[in-house]
This record gives sequence, C-alpha cells and structure tokens, in this order.
Amino acid sequence: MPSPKAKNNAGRSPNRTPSPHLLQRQGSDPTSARLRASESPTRRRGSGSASASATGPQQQLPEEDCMRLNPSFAGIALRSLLAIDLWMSKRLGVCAEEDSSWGSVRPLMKLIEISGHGIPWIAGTLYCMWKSDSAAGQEIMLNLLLALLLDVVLVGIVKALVRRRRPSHNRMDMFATFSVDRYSFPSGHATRAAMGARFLLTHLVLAAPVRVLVLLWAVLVGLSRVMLGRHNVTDVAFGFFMGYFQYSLVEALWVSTASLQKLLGVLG
Ligand SMILES: CC(C)=CCC/C(C)=C/CC/C(C)=C/COP(=O)(O)O
Repeated sequence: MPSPKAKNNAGRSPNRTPSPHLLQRQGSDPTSARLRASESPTRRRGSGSASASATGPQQQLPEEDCMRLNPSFAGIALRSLLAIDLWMSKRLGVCAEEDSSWGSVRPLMKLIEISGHGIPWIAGTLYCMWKSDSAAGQEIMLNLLLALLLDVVLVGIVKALVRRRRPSHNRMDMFATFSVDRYSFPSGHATRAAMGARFLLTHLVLAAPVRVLVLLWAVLVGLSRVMLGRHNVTDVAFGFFMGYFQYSLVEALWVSTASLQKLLGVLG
C-alpha cells in the first residue's frame, strides 16, 4: 500500500519538480538504467504507480518525466514569449470576422492582403519585364522574378519544417494558397513585403514620398496579417526578418543578362 506521498508521485503532475537527489540516483544506477533502456516506451509510461508501491516514491519517475520537470531557462523564456505572442495576436485580430470589433475595415485589410500576394507580384513583374525596352530594366525584373520564386520556395520549406498552425480565430478564406499555407510561420506576405520593398527601394529611382509609401505599404501588409487573424505577431516579425535577408541573398546571387544569355547559349 503506497503512502499518500508515494501516491502523489505516482499521479505524475507535470508541475512537480523532482529533487536533484532523485535525478542523481536515477542517472547513476547502472542496473536501473539498463532496465529502463530495455523497457518499451508504453511500459515505461505505465510503470509509475507500480514501481511507486514497490520501491518508494523516489525511484518511480520515468526519465523523460524528469527532463520535462526540469525546464531550462531558454525553455521557460520561449514558452513565455509564445504565450505573450498568442495573447497579443488574439487581441490584435480585430478584423478576423465581419462582426469583430473592427470588422468594417476587413475589406480594406483584404485589399492590402491581395497587394502582398504572390500572384499579383509575379504577374506584375512578368508584365514589366515584357514591357521594358532596356536591357537594364529587363535584368532588374528578371532578378525580381527569381527573388519572388525563391521566396515562395524558402517560405514553403520553413512552413513545412516548423508546422505552426494558424491562429484559431483565423477564417481560412485566402485565395490561391498552397497546402503548406495552412501553416503560419513565417508569414509569406511579410517576407515578400520586406524583400519586395527593399528590392524596389534599391533598384528603382523613386521620389521621396513614394519611398515612404513603399515602406508604409510593407508595414501595413504585416499589420493586416495580424488584424485579419491570419498570423501571430511572431510569424510576421520573423517574416520581415527573413524577407530582409532574402534580399541580401538575391543581391549576392544577382543574375546579369549577359550571364543569363551565356547560360541559355550553353543550354541551347
Ligand atoms: C508561379 C508561382 C509559384 C506562384 C505562386 C504564388 C502563390 C500562390 C503564392 C502563395 C501566396 C500566399 C497565399 C502566401 C501565404 O501568405 P501568408 O502571409 O498567409 O503566409
């Protein structure tokens, strides 16, 4: 018959902290370590109360529980950041629905969403490339096109690796999405806005008010993602960060028309 204290340990509440003594004992006993290693995961999980009654409260916690009960400082900081992120994102998702507190601006936010979508950007770039009458203009548009395609691929890879779900208050009514777009980290609109804005500001000769408008547009794209409930704040923040550095990558890999013609000559 286990003592009340032993029963409590057998219940395995996730918030309990084992004594350092317990960790030391479990780690240093080669026999019990061998036993634990030979047990199946199912058996290990189910063995808590049985061993509690047999060996006392100090030896019955399985190894993985001990690790979960000893979160690192980085783990705690990350969990706290994510909790703040979820809370802030929910509060800022003011036009996630028509009947949300700012539901009346939802159509405007959806317009901003379309302005940062991949299809208008790719179609616009192809159009400008076709219309451009200078080799320099065509080279810039070609590199913008490659940058946009690279962005779709890189965002898709990160989304598939991280697999963070979109906020629960999001209504999935976006047009033209890929299957990875059910995931939210990072925001593809934010990467495109940051990379596209940096690209335009570097390569186009724009008047100062237009430069300000480009920056304002990029910020609005990011803000609209959270207000529409599409993303958490960290998805957008990381998206801006990633888009900014994607541009640096595009600069480093810049394709000149001369090298493209050479490449096409080799292939043809
Ligand atoms: C030619 C080609 C590969 C076009 C792809 C354009 C396209 C469908 C991009 C996806 C845009 C999209 C819905 C991204 C999701 O953005 P989030 O901000 O919601 O992550």
